[in-house]
This record gives sequence, structure tokens and C-alpha cells, in this order.
Amino acid sequence: MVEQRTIGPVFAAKNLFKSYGGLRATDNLSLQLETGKIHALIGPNGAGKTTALSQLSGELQPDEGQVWFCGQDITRYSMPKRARMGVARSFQITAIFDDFTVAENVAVAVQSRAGHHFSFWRAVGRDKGINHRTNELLDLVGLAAFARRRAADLAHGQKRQLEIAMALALEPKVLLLDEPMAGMGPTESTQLAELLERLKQDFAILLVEHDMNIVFRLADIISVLVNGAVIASGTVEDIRENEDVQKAYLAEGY
Ligand SMILES: Nc1ncnc2c1ncn2[C@@H]1O[C@H](COP(=O)(O)OP(=O)(O)OP(=O)(O)O)[C@@H](O)[C@H]1O
Repeated sequence: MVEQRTIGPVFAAKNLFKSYGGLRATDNLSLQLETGKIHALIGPNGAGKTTALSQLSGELQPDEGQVWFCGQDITRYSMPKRARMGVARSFQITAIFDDFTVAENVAVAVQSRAGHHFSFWRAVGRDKGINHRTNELLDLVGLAAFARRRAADLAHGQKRQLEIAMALALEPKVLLLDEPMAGMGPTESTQLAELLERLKQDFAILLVEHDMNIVFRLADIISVLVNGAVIASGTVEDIRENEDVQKAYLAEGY
């Protein structure tokens, strides 16, 4: 678990811009993430959510602006470097090995964090420290009962739980979650929402999510993107009542 707390924002985007030809996909985007809070980024299709997330994770460089993590300007750092520092993007940096068991997948992630990248064939499953941490993570995400199951045989929602366990193995401070509920039924979504509620006290979380019920349930702060720009930012109540937001969503036929 992450014990260290940072006062103020752990992670911040400052005045990001990104254009594709004449199209401004990110238009002066600023936002802040704090430990213990879920900040949801919402907006109609094509509003620029994925483009924004990619600049935060390091997959994409902004044309202008900065990304800060724990007081450090990380704008020019690659995605792997940011991940090593503690900025985890789910669900794109974690690749599940289908033929490994659930526990083996988590153990590989734990071991890679511990720095044994090249010896995992020999040591996975034999190192007590790694096994202990693996079991802790499986408990945390609710997969302890499935530890010995082949990863390929998990249900869709359980794979998402496994991906979260693998992301947590890297001991991040920031979780950037890219539509975690996509493709899930109501029961699986509810389970994942409960997991995020359990996790949130220890992390600064950015949630890009289409499912408004989930957003309204989980978010402490919501920022609404339209044409790459934040048109409103505030609490669930602020955003529900905001006329510009209602118009933007109505225009899209929501
Ligand atoms: N590589 C690219 N080249 C050109 N245009 C792009 C590229 N990536 C995104 N865009 C455009 O930038 C805008 C924002 O796209 P983005 O995928 O970030 O939106 P989004 O809010 O994530 O959409 P959705 O909710 O549909 O996933 C869109 O108009 C999109 O067509």
C-alpha cells in the first residue's frame, strides 16, 4: 500500500494543447488529481478524453503545456518512465498472459516491480515476499478464490480486476483509468465500482468513463470536456445542474 501522502495535488496538467491539423483535440486543459479523490473526465464522443489521457500517461506529447507529478515536471518523460515513477494507466499498459494462472500474472508484475525482470521463469512462485504481496493484491481486488485459474478462463469483469491487481503491483500513486467499465454488465460494473471505492483512499484517480451512473456514484470532482476544452469542473451536484453541460449532452442526443 502507498503510505506516503502528498499535500496538494499529486498530479497536475497545466494548459495542455494538442492539435491534429486544424482540429484542436486538447484546448488549454488543466486539471489536478489528489490522493483520496476520484476525478472523472467526461464529455461527448470525440470531446478529447482519450487524447487528454494519453498526454497524462506519456503516450502522447502535448504541443504545449506541462504535466507535473509530485512536484516534478514530467512532460517529456515516456510512458514507461512515468509508470515506474508511479503513474499507472489502466488498462493499456498491463498485458495479461492468458496461459498463466491469475496468481502467476500478478506475481510477474510484483516481481518486475521488485526488479527481477530477467529471472521470472526461475523464481515466480518460489519467492515468499513475492507470494505474500501477490496474495495481498489478489485479496484486495477480490480474486483470491481464482488464484489458480488460467487467466484466459476468467470472466470479462474478473480480467479487469486482474489488470487492476497488476497495475497496483507497480505501487503507483496515480491511477489513470480508461473506461474501466466498458463491456461490463451491471453486476460486474457494480463490483468494480465497489473496488474503486475501496482503493480510492490510497490513490489519486482519474476516471474516464461513459457510464454516468458510475461517474455520479464515484466521482468527487467531475471535469467536462467539449471540443478539447474543459467547459465545467466541480462536484457531482455542480455538474448535474450546469446548463452548459446539459446543453452539450443534449446536443449529442444523450
Ligand atoms: N491520431 C489522430 N489523428 C487525427 N485526429 C485525431 C487523432 N486522435 C484523435 N483525433 C481526433 O481528436 C478528437 C478527440 O478524439 P478523442 O479520441 O480524444 O475523443 P474521446 O473523447 O476520447 O472520444 P470517445 O468518447 O468517442 O472515445 C476527435 O475529433 C478525433 O477524431
